[in-house]
Amino acid sequence: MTADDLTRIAVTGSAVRTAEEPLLAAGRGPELMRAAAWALAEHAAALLRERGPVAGATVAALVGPGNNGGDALFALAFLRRRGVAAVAVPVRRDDDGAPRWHAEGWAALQAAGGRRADAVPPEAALVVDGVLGTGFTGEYELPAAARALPADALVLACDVPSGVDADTGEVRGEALRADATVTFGALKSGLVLGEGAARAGTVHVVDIGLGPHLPTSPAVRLGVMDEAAARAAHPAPAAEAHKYTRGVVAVVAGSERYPGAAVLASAGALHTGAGMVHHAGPQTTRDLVLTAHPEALVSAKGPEPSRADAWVAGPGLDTEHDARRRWAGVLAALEERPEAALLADASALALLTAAELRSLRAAGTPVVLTPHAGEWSRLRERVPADGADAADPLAALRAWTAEHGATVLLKGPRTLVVAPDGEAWVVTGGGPDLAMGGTGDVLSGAIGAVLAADVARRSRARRAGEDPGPAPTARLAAAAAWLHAQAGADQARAGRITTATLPTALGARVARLWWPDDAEPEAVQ
Ligand SMILES: NC(=O)C1=CN([C@@H]2O[C@H](COP(=O)(O)OP(=O)(O)OC[C@H]3O[C@@H](n4cnc5c(N)ncnc54)[C@H](O)[C@@H]3O)[C@@H](O)[C@H]2O)[C@@H](O)CC1
Ligand SMILES: Nc1ncnc2c1ncn2[C@@H]1O[C@H](COP(=O)(O)OP(=O)(O)O)[C@@H](O)[C@H]1O
Repeated sequence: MTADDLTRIAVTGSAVRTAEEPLLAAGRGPELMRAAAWALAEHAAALLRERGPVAGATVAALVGPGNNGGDALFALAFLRRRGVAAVAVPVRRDDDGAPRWHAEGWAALQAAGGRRADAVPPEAALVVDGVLGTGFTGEYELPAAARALPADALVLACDVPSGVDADTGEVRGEALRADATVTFGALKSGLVLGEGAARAGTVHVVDIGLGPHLPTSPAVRLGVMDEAAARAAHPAPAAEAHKYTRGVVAVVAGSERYPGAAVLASAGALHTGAGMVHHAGPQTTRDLVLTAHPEALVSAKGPEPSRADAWVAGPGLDTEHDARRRWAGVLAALEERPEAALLADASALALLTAAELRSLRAAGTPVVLTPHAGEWSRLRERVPADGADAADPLAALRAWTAEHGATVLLKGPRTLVVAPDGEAWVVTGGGPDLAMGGTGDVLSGAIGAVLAADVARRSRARRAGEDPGPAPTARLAAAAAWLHAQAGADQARAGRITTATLPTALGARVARLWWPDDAEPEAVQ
Protein backbone atom coordinates (compact mmCIF):
# COMPACT_ATOMS: atom_id res chain seq x y z
CA MET A 1 0.00 0.00 0.00
CA THR A 2 1.16 3.54 -0.66
CA ALA A 3 1.32 6.10 2.16
CA ASP A 4 -1.94 7.61 0.82
CA ASP A 5 -3.64 4.23 0.81
CA LEU A 6 -2.78 3.77 4.47
CA THR A 7 -5.31 6.42 5.40
CA ARG A 8 -7.91 5.42 2.83
CA ILE A 9 -7.92 1.66 3.09
CA ALA A 10 -8.60 0.07 6.43
CA VAL A 11 -7.47 -3.46 7.16
CA THR A 12 -8.32 -5.70 10.07
CA GLY A 13 -6.16 -5.56 13.18
CA SER A 14 -5.47 -9.26 12.63
CA ALA A 15 -4.11 -8.51 9.17
CA VAL A 16 -1.76 -5.91 10.65
CA ARG A 17 -0.54 -8.46 13.18
CA THR A 18 0.12 -10.92 10.38
CA ALA A 19 1.98 -8.23 8.42
CA GLU A 20 4.18 -7.54 11.44
CA GLU A 21 5.18 -11.17 11.91
CA PRO A 22 8.08 -11.33 9.43
CA LEU A 23 9.43 -8.03 10.78
CA LEU A 24 9.24 -9.25 14.35
CA ALA A 25 10.92 -12.52 13.34
CA ALA A 26 13.71 -10.42 11.80
CA GLY A 27 14.24 -8.72 15.18
CA ARG A 28 12.72 -5.40 14.12
CA GLY A 29 10.11 -5.25 16.94
CA PRO A 30 11.94 -2.61 19.04
CA GLU A 31 12.45 -0.41 16.00
CA LEU A 32 8.72 -0.61 15.12
CA MET A 33 7.77 0.16 18.70
CA ARG A 34 10.02 3.21 18.81
CA ALA A 35 8.54 4.51 15.54
CA ALA A 36 5.04 4.00 16.94
CA ALA A 37 5.91 5.60 20.29
CA TRP A 38 7.59 8.58 18.66
CA ALA A 39 4.49 9.30 16.59
CA LEU A 40 2.24 8.84 19.62
CA ALA A 41 4.36 11.34 21.55
CA GLU A 42 4.23 13.82 18.64
CA HIS A 43 0.44 13.67 18.54
CA ALA A 44 0.25 13.97 22.32
CA ALA A 45 2.42 17.09 22.16
CA ALA A 46 0.26 18.55 19.40
CA LEU A 47 -2.86 18.03 21.52
CA LEU A 48 -1.19 19.63 24.53
CA ARG A 49 -0.04 22.58 22.45
CA GLU A 50 -3.67 23.33 21.55
CA ARG A 51 -4.25 23.99 25.26
CA GLY A 52 -1.00 25.61 26.30
CA PRO A 53 2.73 24.98 26.66
CA VAL A 54 3.93 21.39 26.31
CA ALA A 55 6.78 21.72 28.81
CA GLY A 56 5.39 21.56 32.33
CA ALA A 57 2.15 19.80 31.36
CA THR A 58 1.32 16.46 32.97
CA VAL A 59 0.62 13.42 30.81
CA ALA A 60 -0.47 10.11 32.33
CA ALA A 61 -0.73 6.77 30.56
CA LEU A 62 -2.86 3.80 31.52
CA VAL A 63 -0.40 1.03 30.73
CA GLY A 64 -1.38 -2.56 29.97
CA PRO A 65 0.76 -5.70 29.96
CA GLY A 66 1.67 -5.99 26.28
CA ASN A 67 3.20 -4.09 23.42
CA ASN A 68 0.38 -1.57 23.41
CA GLY A 69 1.50 -0.58 26.90
CA GLY A 70 5.11 -0.65 25.64
CA ASP A 71 4.24 1.96 23.03
CA ALA A 72 2.69 4.13 25.73
CA LEU A 73 5.73 3.84 28.03
CA PHE A 74 8.21 4.79 25.28
CA ALA A 75 5.93 7.66 24.25
CA LEU A 76 5.95 8.94 27.83
CA ALA A 77 9.75 8.74 27.79
CA PHE A 78 9.86 10.88 24.62
CA LEU A 79 7.45 13.37 26.18
CA ARG A 80 9.49 13.52 29.37
CA ARG A 81 12.46 14.68 27.29
CA ARG A 82 10.30 17.59 26.14
CA GLY A 83 9.73 18.71 29.70
CA VAL A 84 6.43 16.92 30.28
CA ALA A 85 5.70 15.45 33.72
CA ALA A 86 5.20 11.85 32.59
CA VAL A 87 3.29 9.41 34.80
CA ALA A 88 2.77 5.73 34.06
CA VAL A 89 -0.21 4.04 35.73
CA PRO A 90 0.05 0.24 35.57
CA VAL A 91 -3.28 -1.52 35.21
CA ARG A 92 -2.12 -5.15 35.61
CA ARG A 93 -0.04 -6.51 38.44
CA ASP A 94 1.64 -9.81 39.17
CA ASP A 95 0.80 -11.68 42.36
CA ASP A 96 3.66 -9.94 44.18
CA GLY A 97 2.12 -6.57 43.31
CA ALA A 98 4.76 -5.64 40.72
CA PRO A 99 3.36 -3.99 37.60
CA ARG A 100 3.05 -6.34 34.65
CA TRP A 101 4.22 -4.21 31.79
CA HIS A 102 6.87 -3.78 29.09
CA ALA A 103 10.14 -3.86 31.04
CA GLU A 104 12.25 -1.97 28.46
CA GLY A 105 9.53 0.66 28.13
CA TRP A 106 9.47 1.24 31.88
CA ALA A 107 13.29 1.34 31.99
CA ALA A 108 13.28 3.97 29.23
CA LEU A 109 10.71 6.06 31.09
CA GLN A 110 12.63 5.84 34.35
CA ALA A 111 15.86 6.80 32.59
CA ALA A 112 14.09 9.85 31.15
CA GLY A 113 12.89 10.91 34.61
CA GLY A 114 9.29 9.72 34.45
CA ARG A 115 7.46 8.23 37.39
CA ARG A 116 4.88 5.66 38.26
CA ALA A 117 1.61 6.19 40.18
CA ASP A 118 -1.44 4.15 41.14
CA ALA A 119 -3.90 6.70 39.80
CA VAL A 120 -4.02 9.41 37.17
CA PRO A 121 -2.96 12.65 38.89
CA PRO A 122 -5.70 15.32 38.95
CA GLU A 123 -3.44 17.79 37.12
CA ALA A 124 -3.08 15.50 34.06
CA ALA A 125 -4.00 17.40 30.91
CA LEU A 126 -3.82 14.29 28.74
CA VAL A 127 -4.35 10.59 29.37
CA VAL A 128 -2.93 7.99 26.99
CA ASP A 129 -5.01 4.82 26.79
CA GLY A 130 -2.31 2.16 26.37
CA VAL A 131 -4.07 -0.78 28.05
CA LEU A 132 -4.85 -3.05 25.09
CA GLY A 133 -4.43 -2.83 21.35
CA THR A 134 -4.71 -5.43 18.63
CA GLY A 135 -4.03 -8.18 21.19
CA PHE A 136 -7.46 -7.61 22.80
CA THR A 137 -9.63 -10.69 23.04
CA GLY A 138 -12.68 -11.53 25.16
CA GLU A 139 -14.24 -8.85 27.37
CA TYR A 140 -12.59 -5.65 28.52
CA GLU A 141 -12.93 -4.66 32.13
CA LEU A 142 -12.29 -0.95 32.51
CA PRO A 143 -9.43 -0.58 35.04
CA ALA A 144 -10.25 1.25 38.26
CA ALA A 145 -7.72 3.97 37.36
CA ALA A 146 -9.64 4.69 34.14
CA ARG A 147 -12.82 5.41 36.10
CA ALA A 148 -11.39 8.43 37.86
CA LEU A 149 -9.93 10.62 35.13
CA PRO A 150 -9.68 14.40 35.56
CA ALA A 151 -12.84 15.85 34.02
CA ASP A 152 -11.13 18.05 31.44
CA ALA A 153 -8.25 15.70 30.50
CA LEU A 154 -8.06 14.73 26.84
CA VAL A 155 -7.90 11.01 26.04
CA LEU A 156 -5.50 9.79 23.36
CA ALA A 157 -5.81 6.12 22.42
CA CYS A 158 -2.71 4.17 21.51
CA ASP A 159 -3.39 2.17 18.32
CA VAL A 160 -7.06 1.44 19.21
CA PRO A 161 -9.15 2.43 22.23
CA SER A 162 -8.84 -0.44 24.71
CA GLY A 163 -11.90 -2.69 24.53
CA VAL A 164 -12.51 -2.01 20.83
CA ASP A 165 -12.11 -5.02 18.53
CA ALA A 166 -9.62 -3.81 15.93
CA ASP A 167 -11.20 -6.01 13.25
CA THR A 168 -14.90 -5.27 13.65
CA GLY A 169 -15.25 -2.14 15.79
CA GLU A 170 -17.24 -4.10 18.34
CA VAL A 171 -16.85 -2.77 21.89
CA ARG A 172 -16.83 -5.61 24.38
CA GLY A 173 -16.92 -4.07 27.83
CA GLU A 174 -16.56 -0.42 28.74
CA ALA A 175 -14.13 1.31 26.39
CA LEU A 176 -13.07 4.89 27.05
CA ARG A 177 -14.18 7.46 24.49
CA ALA A 178 -10.98 8.90 23.00
CA ASP A 179 -10.60 12.41 21.63
CA ALA A 180 -8.07 11.02 19.18
CA THR A 181 -6.43 7.73 18.28
CA VAL A 182 -2.95 7.29 16.86
CA THR A 183 -2.90 4.00 14.99
CA PHE A 184 0.18 2.24 13.66
CA GLY A 185 1.00 0.52 10.40
CA ALA A 186 -2.41 0.93 8.76
CA LEU A 187 -5.87 2.24 9.44
CA LYS A 188 -7.67 -0.54 11.35
CA SER A 189 -11.18 -1.44 10.23
CA GLY A 190 -12.31 -1.42 13.88
CA LEU A 191 -11.67 2.34 13.92
CA VAL A 192 -14.08 3.09 11.08
CA LEU A 193 -16.79 0.54 11.85
CA GLY A 194 -19.53 0.34 14.44
CA GLU A 195 -19.07 1.61 17.96
CA GLY A 196 -15.28 1.53 17.58
CA ALA A 197 -15.51 4.46 15.18
CA ALA A 198 -17.50 6.45 17.73
CA ARG A 199 -14.96 5.71 20.49
CA ALA A 200 -11.85 6.49 18.42
CA GLY A 201 -12.30 10.25 17.94
CA THR A 202 -10.01 11.73 15.29
CA VAL A 203 -7.86 8.95 13.84
CA HIS A 204 -4.25 9.55 12.82
CA VAL A 205 -2.52 6.81 10.85
CA VAL A 206 1.22 6.42 11.30
CA ASP A 207 3.30 4.71 8.64
CA ILE A 208 5.77 2.39 10.37
CA GLY A 209 6.83 0.64 7.18
CA LEU A 210 4.30 -2.20 7.09
CA GLY A 211 2.91 -1.09 3.70
CA PRO A 212 4.60 -3.73 1.52
CA HIS A 213 3.63 -6.47 3.98
CA LEU A 214 -0.07 -5.64 4.20
CA PRO A 215 -2.53 -8.00 2.52
CA THR A 216 -4.14 -7.08 -0.76
CA SER A 217 -7.08 -9.49 -0.54
CA PRO A 218 -10.43 -7.68 -0.66
CA ALA A 219 -11.60 -9.94 2.17
CA VAL A 220 -9.60 -8.00 4.78
CA ARG A 221 -9.65 -4.54 3.21
CA LEU A 222 -12.21 -1.82 3.63
CA GLY A 223 -12.06 1.37 1.57
CA VAL A 224 -12.93 4.64 3.26
CA MET A 225 -14.74 6.72 0.66
CA ASP A 226 -13.40 10.22 0.22
CA GLU A 227 -13.44 12.99 -2.33
CA ALA A 228 -10.62 11.60 -4.48
CA ALA A 229 -12.17 8.13 -4.64
CA ALA A 230 -15.58 9.66 -5.36
CA ARG A 231 -14.10 11.71 -8.20
CA ALA A 232 -12.45 8.63 -9.68
CA ALA A 233 -15.76 6.76 -9.55
CA HIS A 234 -17.88 9.63 -10.87
CA PRO A 235 -15.64 11.81 -13.03
CA ALA A 236 -16.70 15.07 -14.63
CA PRO A 237 -18.29 14.70 -18.05
CA ALA A 238 -15.88 15.07 -20.97
CA ALA A 239 -15.97 18.25 -23.05
CA GLU A 240 -17.58 16.38 -25.93
CA ALA A 241 -20.28 14.81 -23.70
CA HIS A 242 -23.91 14.75 -24.73
CA LYS A 243 -26.93 13.73 -22.72
CA TYR A 244 -26.67 10.07 -23.64
CA THR A 245 -22.98 9.80 -22.81
CA ARG A 246 -23.75 11.17 -19.33
CA GLY A 247 -26.25 8.39 -18.77
CA VAL A 248 -30.01 7.93 -18.79
CA VAL A 249 -31.71 7.02 -15.52
CA ALA A 250 -35.16 5.43 -15.48
CA VAL A 251 -36.95 6.07 -12.18
CA VAL A 252 -39.68 3.60 -11.30
CA ALA A 253 -40.73 5.11 -8.00
CA GLY A 254 -43.67 6.83 -6.34
CA SER A 255 -47.36 6.09 -6.48
CA GLU A 256 -50.76 7.68 -5.78
CA ARG A 257 -50.14 6.85 -2.14
CA TYR A 258 -46.47 7.88 -1.94
CA PRO A 259 -46.05 10.44 -4.71
CA GLY A 260 -43.10 12.25 -3.13
CA ALA A 261 -40.73 9.33 -3.66
CA ALA A 262 -40.92 9.85 -7.44
CA VAL A 263 -39.95 13.50 -7.10
CA LEU A 264 -37.13 12.85 -4.63
CA ALA A 265 -35.60 9.92 -6.50
CA SER A 266 -35.77 11.85 -9.80
CA ALA A 267 -34.23 14.89 -8.09
CA GLY A 268 -31.43 12.72 -6.68
CA ALA A 269 -30.58 11.47 -10.17
CA LEU A 270 -30.80 14.91 -11.80
CA HIS A 271 -28.65 16.62 -9.17
CA THR A 272 -26.01 13.91 -9.42
CA GLY A 273 -25.53 14.86 -13.04
CA ALA A 274 -27.54 12.33 -15.06
CA GLY A 275 -27.79 13.24 -18.74
CA MET A 276 -31.47 12.44 -18.68
CA VAL A 277 -34.02 11.24 -16.15
CA HIS A 278 -37.15 9.44 -17.25
CA HIS A 279 -39.80 8.81 -14.61
CA ALA A 280 -42.26 5.98 -15.08
CA GLY A 281 -45.38 6.17 -12.92
CA PRO A 282 -49.05 7.08 -12.65
CA GLN A 283 -50.45 10.43 -13.77
CA THR A 284 -50.15 11.98 -10.29
CA THR A 285 -46.43 11.37 -9.96
CA ARG A 286 -45.77 12.27 -13.59
CA ASP A 287 -47.40 15.67 -13.02
CA LEU A 288 -45.48 16.23 -9.81
CA VAL A 289 -42.13 15.25 -11.32
CA LEU A 290 -42.70 17.51 -14.32
CA THR A 291 -43.70 20.43 -12.15
CA ALA A 292 -40.61 20.04 -9.99
CA HIS A 293 -38.26 19.13 -12.87
CA PRO A 294 -39.34 20.35 -16.31
CA GLU A 295 -36.20 18.73 -17.75
CA ALA A 296 -37.41 15.22 -16.82
CA LEU A 297 -39.23 12.91 -19.20
CA VAL A 298 -42.28 11.11 -17.88
CA SER A 299 -44.44 8.25 -19.09
CA ALA A 300 -46.44 5.32 -17.76
CA LYS A 301 -43.88 2.69 -18.76
CA GLY A 302 -40.55 4.46 -18.81
CA PRO A 303 -37.92 4.75 -21.52
CA GLU A 304 -37.27 2.30 -24.29
CA PRO A 305 -35.21 -0.44 -22.64
CA SER A 306 -32.41 0.17 -25.13
CA ARG A 307 -32.18 3.79 -23.96
CA ALA A 308 -31.96 3.31 -20.18
CA ASP A 309 -28.51 2.97 -18.62
CA ALA A 310 -29.75 2.46 -15.06
CA TRP A 311 -33.11 1.57 -13.54
CA VAL A 312 -33.94 2.91 -10.10
CA ALA A 313 -36.77 0.76 -8.81
CA GLY A 314 -38.72 0.61 -5.59
CA PRO A 315 -39.03 3.82 -3.56
CA GLY A 316 -42.68 4.56 -2.73
CA LEU A 317 -44.39 1.89 -4.82
CA ASP A 318 -47.95 1.38 -3.68
CA THR A 319 -50.04 -1.74 -3.28
CA GLU A 320 -48.62 -5.17 -3.64
CA HIS A 321 -50.21 -5.41 -7.08
CA ASP A 322 -48.90 -2.06 -8.32
CA ALA A 323 -45.42 -2.83 -7.00
CA ARG A 324 -45.31 -6.30 -8.56
CA ARG A 325 -46.47 -5.07 -11.94
CA ARG A 326 -43.94 -2.24 -12.05
CA TRP A 327 -41.11 -4.43 -10.74
CA ALA A 328 -41.87 -7.02 -13.43
CA GLY A 329 -41.67 -4.22 -16.00
CA VAL A 330 -38.20 -3.26 -14.81
CA LEU A 331 -36.94 -6.85 -14.97
CA ALA A 332 -38.39 -7.25 -18.46
CA ALA A 333 -36.62 -4.08 -19.61
CA LEU A 334 -33.33 -5.35 -18.17
CA GLU A 335 -33.73 -8.61 -20.04
CA GLU A 336 -33.75 -6.55 -23.20
CA ARG A 337 -30.62 -4.63 -22.18
CA PRO A 338 -28.76 -6.62 -19.52
CA GLU A 339 -25.78 -4.28 -19.50
CA ALA A 340 -27.95 -1.55 -17.94
CA ALA A 341 -27.64 -1.36 -14.15
CA LEU A 342 -30.32 -1.93 -11.53
CA LEU A 343 -30.75 -0.12 -8.24
CA ALA A 344 -33.40 -1.81 -6.06
CA ASP A 345 -34.65 -0.06 -2.94
CA ALA A 346 -37.63 -0.15 -0.56
CA SER A 347 -40.61 -2.05 -2.08
CA ALA A 348 -38.35 -3.71 -4.65
CA LEU A 349 -36.33 -5.26 -1.81
CA ALA A 350 -39.49 -6.92 -0.55
CA LEU A 351 -40.17 -8.44 -3.98
CA LEU A 352 -36.77 -9.48 -5.23
CA THR A 353 -36.27 -13.27 -5.27
CA ALA A 354 -33.20 -15.50 -5.26
CA ALA A 355 -34.16 -16.73 -8.73
CA GLU A 356 -34.33 -13.18 -10.07
CA LEU A 357 -30.92 -12.43 -8.55
CA ARG A 358 -29.52 -15.54 -10.26
CA SER A 359 -30.87 -14.45 -13.65
CA LEU A 360 -29.53 -10.93 -13.26
CA ARG A 361 -26.12 -12.30 -12.29
CA ALA A 362 -26.08 -14.72 -15.22
CA ALA A 363 -26.96 -11.86 -17.58
CA GLY A 364 -24.12 -9.72 -16.17
CA THR A 365 -26.41 -6.93 -14.98
CA PRO A 366 -24.77 -4.75 -12.31
CA VAL A 367 -27.16 -4.80 -9.34
CA VAL A 368 -27.09 -2.61 -6.23
CA LEU A 369 -29.52 -3.11 -3.34
CA THR A 370 -29.93 -0.33 -0.77
CA PRO A 371 -31.62 -1.61 2.39
CA HIS A 372 -31.69 0.16 5.74
CA ALA A 373 -31.18 -2.07 8.80
CA GLY A 374 -34.82 -3.24 8.93
CA GLU A 375 -34.99 -4.02 5.22
CA TRP A 376 -31.64 -5.81 5.45
CA SER A 377 -32.85 -8.16 8.17
CA ARG A 378 -36.09 -8.89 6.27
CA LEU A 379 -34.16 -9.47 3.05
CA ARG A 380 -31.88 -11.99 4.76
CA GLU A 381 -34.90 -13.82 6.16
CA ARG A 382 -36.60 -14.03 2.79
CA VAL A 383 -33.45 -14.63 0.75
CA PRO A 384 -31.01 -16.32 3.14
CA ALA A 385 -27.34 -17.05 2.59
CA ASP A 386 -24.79 -19.10 4.52
CA GLY A 387 -23.01 -16.87 7.02
CA ALA A 388 -25.28 -13.87 6.41
CA ASP A 389 -26.53 -13.97 10.00
CA ALA A 390 -23.05 -13.23 11.39
CA ALA A 391 -23.01 -10.66 14.19
CA ASP A 392 -20.27 -8.72 12.38
CA PRO A 393 -22.19 -6.67 9.74
CA LEU A 394 -19.30 -6.66 7.30
CA ALA A 395 -18.92 -10.45 7.48
CA ALA A 396 -22.69 -10.86 7.02
CA LEU A 397 -22.67 -8.57 3.97
CA ARG A 398 -19.68 -10.37 2.46
CA ALA A 399 -21.38 -13.75 2.87
CA TRP A 400 -24.69 -12.58 1.38
CA THR A 401 -23.29 -10.66 -1.58
CA ALA A 402 -20.91 -13.49 -2.51
CA GLU A 403 -23.78 -15.95 -2.61
CA HIS A 404 -26.31 -13.79 -4.44
CA GLY A 405 -24.11 -11.78 -6.76
CA ALA A 406 -25.55 -8.34 -5.98
CA THR A 407 -23.81 -5.41 -4.33
CA VAL A 408 -25.46 -4.34 -1.08
CA LEU A 409 -25.32 -0.84 0.36
CA LEU A 410 -26.45 -1.01 3.98
CA LYS A 411 -27.71 2.44 4.96
CA GLY A 412 -27.17 3.89 8.40
CA PRO A 413 -24.99 6.33 10.31
CA ARG A 414 -22.06 4.49 8.76
CA THR A 415 -23.06 3.17 5.41
CA LEU A 416 -21.36 -0.05 4.33
CA VAL A 417 -21.11 -1.17 0.73
CA VAL A 418 -19.96 -4.65 -0.28
CA ALA A 419 -19.68 -6.20 -3.73
CA PRO A 420 -19.87 -9.93 -4.51
CA ASP A 421 -16.08 -10.10 -4.97
CA GLY A 422 -15.64 -8.80 -1.40
CA GLU A 423 -14.71 -5.23 -2.33
CA ALA A 424 -16.00 -3.19 0.60
CA TRP A 425 -16.36 0.51 1.40
CA VAL A 426 -17.49 2.49 4.35
CA VAL A 427 -19.04 5.92 3.98
CA THR A 428 -18.69 8.24 6.93
CA GLY A 429 -19.15 11.96 7.21
CA GLY A 430 -22.92 12.16 7.16
CA GLY A 431 -24.74 12.92 10.36
CA PRO A 432 -28.17 12.68 11.88
CA ASP A 433 -29.15 15.52 9.54
CA LEU A 434 -29.88 12.74 7.04
CA ALA A 435 -32.14 10.83 9.42
CA MET A 436 -35.35 12.15 7.82
CA GLY A 437 -38.01 10.58 5.67
CA GLY A 438 -37.18 10.62 1.97
CA THR A 439 -33.41 11.02 2.13
CA GLY A 440 -33.09 7.37 1.07
CA ASP A 441 -35.19 8.12 -2.03
CA VAL A 442 -32.75 10.90 -2.96
CA LEU A 443 -29.88 8.45 -2.46
CA SER A 444 -31.44 5.87 -4.76
CA GLY A 445 -31.62 8.44 -7.56
CA ALA A 446 -28.05 9.56 -6.88
CA ILE A 447 -26.72 6.01 -7.10
CA GLY A 448 -28.76 5.52 -10.28
CA ALA A 449 -27.02 8.50 -11.88
CA VAL A 450 -23.53 7.27 -10.94
CA LEU A 451 -24.33 3.76 -12.21
CA ALA A 452 -25.82 5.15 -15.43
CA ALA A 453 -22.73 7.24 -16.18
CA ASP A 454 -20.56 4.15 -15.68
CA VAL A 455 -22.77 1.97 -17.88
CA ALA A 456 -22.69 4.64 -20.61
CA ARG A 457 -18.87 4.78 -20.37
CA ARG A 458 -18.62 1.01 -20.54
CA SER A 459 -20.94 0.77 -23.52
CA ARG A 460 -18.83 3.31 -25.40
CA ALA A 461 -15.67 1.37 -24.58
CA ARG A 462 -17.25 -1.86 -25.80
CA ARG A 463 -18.34 -0.20 -29.04
CA ALA A 464 -14.74 0.95 -29.48
CA GLY A 465 -13.62 -2.68 -29.21
CA GLU A 466 -12.21 -2.38 -25.69
CA ASP A 467 -12.97 -4.60 -22.72
CA PRO A 468 -14.06 -2.28 -19.92
CA GLY A 469 -14.13 -5.10 -17.35
CA PRO A 470 -16.82 -5.56 -14.74
CA ALA A 471 -18.60 -2.55 -13.25
CA PRO A 472 -17.06 -1.53 -9.89
CA THR A 473 -20.52 -1.32 -8.36
CA ALA A 474 -19.42 -1.02 -4.72
CA ARG A 475 -17.18 1.94 -5.49
CA LEU A 476 -19.86 3.61 -7.60
CA ALA A 477 -22.58 3.23 -4.98
CA ALA A 478 -20.25 4.32 -2.18
CA ALA A 479 -19.26 7.42 -4.17
CA ALA A 480 -22.93 8.40 -4.49
CA ALA A 481 -23.51 7.74 -0.78
CA TRP A 482 -20.49 9.90 0.07
CA LEU A 483 -21.82 12.80 -2.03
CA HIS A 484 -25.23 12.35 -0.38
CA ALA A 485 -23.74 12.31 3.14
CA GLN A 486 -21.63 15.38 2.43
CA ALA A 487 -24.66 17.16 0.97
CA GLY A 488 -26.62 16.45 4.15
CA ALA A 489 -23.87 17.94 6.27
CA ASP A 490 -23.43 20.91 3.89
CA GLN A 491 -27.06 21.86 3.96
CA ALA A 492 -27.32 21.48 7.73
CA ARG A 493 -24.34 23.85 8.06
CA ALA A 494 -26.12 26.28 5.76
CA GLY A 495 -29.21 26.17 7.96
CA ARG A 496 -31.42 24.00 5.77
CA ILE A 497 -32.71 20.79 7.21
CA THR A 498 -35.45 19.33 5.05
CA THR A 499 -35.24 16.52 2.55
CA ALA A 500 -36.79 18.76 -0.10
CA THR A 501 -33.62 20.88 -0.29
CA LEU A 502 -31.18 17.96 -0.05
CA PRO A 503 -31.04 17.41 -3.83
CA THR A 504 -29.90 21.04 -4.37
CA ALA A 505 -27.13 20.56 -1.81
CA LEU A 506 -26.23 17.33 -3.59
CA GLY A 507 -25.95 19.20 -6.89
CA ALA A 508 -23.60 21.73 -5.30
CA ARG A 509 -21.43 18.85 -4.00
CA VAL A 510 -21.31 17.21 -7.40
CA ALA A 511 -20.30 20.53 -8.97
CA ARG A 512 -17.49 20.85 -6.42
CA LEU A 513 -16.42 17.29 -7.17
CA TRP A 514 -16.29 17.91 -10.88
CA TRP A 515 -15.01 21.47 -11.00
CA PRO A 516 -13.09 21.95 -7.76
CA ASP A 517 -11.07 24.89 -9.05
CA ASP A 518 -14.07 27.01 -10.01
CA ALA A 519 -15.33 29.69 -7.66
CA GLU A 520 -18.08 28.57 -5.28
CA PRO A 521 -21.35 29.03 -7.15
CA GLU A 522 -23.86 31.40 -5.57
CA ALA A 523 -26.04 29.46 -3.16
CA VAL A 524 -29.31 28.55 -4.81
CA GLN A 525 -32.17 30.07 -2.85
N1 LIG B 1 4.08 -6.10 17.43
C1 LIG B 1 4.74 -5.03 16.98
O1 LIG B 1 5.77 -5.08 16.38
C2 LIG B 1 4.18 -3.73 17.19
C3 LIG B 1 3.12 -3.63 18.04
N2 LIG B 1 2.63 -2.46 18.35
C4 LIG B 1 1.69 -2.35 19.43
O2 LIG B 1 1.42 -3.59 20.02
C5 LIG B 1 0.05 -3.78 20.17
C6 LIG B 1 -0.25 -5.23 20.23
O3 LIG B 1 0.51 -5.72 21.30
P1 LIG B 1 0.29 -7.12 21.98
O4 LIG B 1 0.27 -8.18 20.97
O5 LIG B 1 1.30 -7.24 23.05
O6 LIG B 1 -1.17 -7.03 22.57
P2 LIG B 1 -1.87 -5.94 23.50
O7 LIG B 1 -0.88 -5.00 24.07
O8 LIG B 1 -3.01 -5.42 22.77
O9 LIG B 1 -2.44 -6.88 24.65
C7 LIG B 1 -1.54 -7.42 25.59
C8 LIG B 1 -2.05 -8.66 26.22
O10 LIG B 1 -3.21 -8.40 27.00
C9 LIG B 1 -3.90 -9.59 27.24
N3 LIG B 1 -5.33 -9.41 26.99
C10 LIG B 1 -6.00 -9.54 25.83
N4 LIG B 1 -7.31 -9.32 26.00
C11 LIG B 1 -7.48 -9.04 27.30
C12 LIG B 1 -8.61 -8.74 28.08
N5 LIG B 1 -9.84 -8.71 27.54
N6 LIG B 1 -8.45 -8.50 29.40
C13 LIG B 1 -7.23 -8.55 29.95
N7 LIG B 1 -6.10 -8.83 29.25
C14 LIG B 1 -6.22 -9.09 27.96
C15 LIG B 1 -3.36 -10.61 26.29
O11 LIG B 1 -2.56 -11.51 26.98
C16 LIG B 1 -2.55 -9.75 25.30
O12 LIG B 1 -1.53 -10.44 24.69
C17 LIG B 1 -0.56 -3.00 19.05
O13 LIG B 1 -1.90 -2.64 19.28
C18 LIG B 1 0.37 -1.81 19.00
O14 LIG B 1 -0.04 -0.83 19.95
C19 LIG B 1 3.36 -1.26 17.96
O15 LIG B 1 4.36 -1.10 18.91
C20 LIG B 1 3.94 -1.39 16.61
C21 LIG B 1 4.79 -2.57 16.52
N1 LIG C 1 -27.74 9.07 12.08
C1 LIG C 1 -27.40 9.11 10.79
N2 LIG C 1 -26.20 9.58 10.40
C2 LIG C 1 -25.86 9.61 9.10
N3 LIG C 1 -26.67 9.20 8.08
C3 LIG C 1 -27.88 8.72 8.41
C4 LIG C 1 -28.30 8.63 9.76
N4 LIG C 1 -29.54 8.11 9.77
C5 LIG C 1 -29.88 7.89 8.47
N5 LIG C 1 -28.88 8.24 7.64
C6 LIG C 1 -28.89 8.16 6.18
O1 LIG C 1 -30.14 8.67 5.71
C7 LIG C 1 -30.67 7.87 4.66
C8 LIG C 1 -32.02 7.28 5.11
O2 LIG C 1 -32.52 6.40 4.15
P1 LIG C 1 -33.86 5.53 4.40
O3 LIG C 1 -33.79 4.88 5.74
O4 LIG C 1 -34.05 4.69 3.21
O5 LIG C 1 -34.95 6.66 4.50
P2 LIG C 1 -36.27 6.89 3.60
O6 LIG C 1 -36.79 5.53 3.25
O7 LIG C 1 -37.21 7.65 4.49
O8 LIG C 1 -35.86 7.69 2.43
C9 LIG C 1 -29.60 6.84 4.36
O9 LIG C 1 -28.74 7.33 3.35
C10 LIG C 1 -28.83 6.73 5.68
O10 LIG C 1 -27.50 6.29 5.52
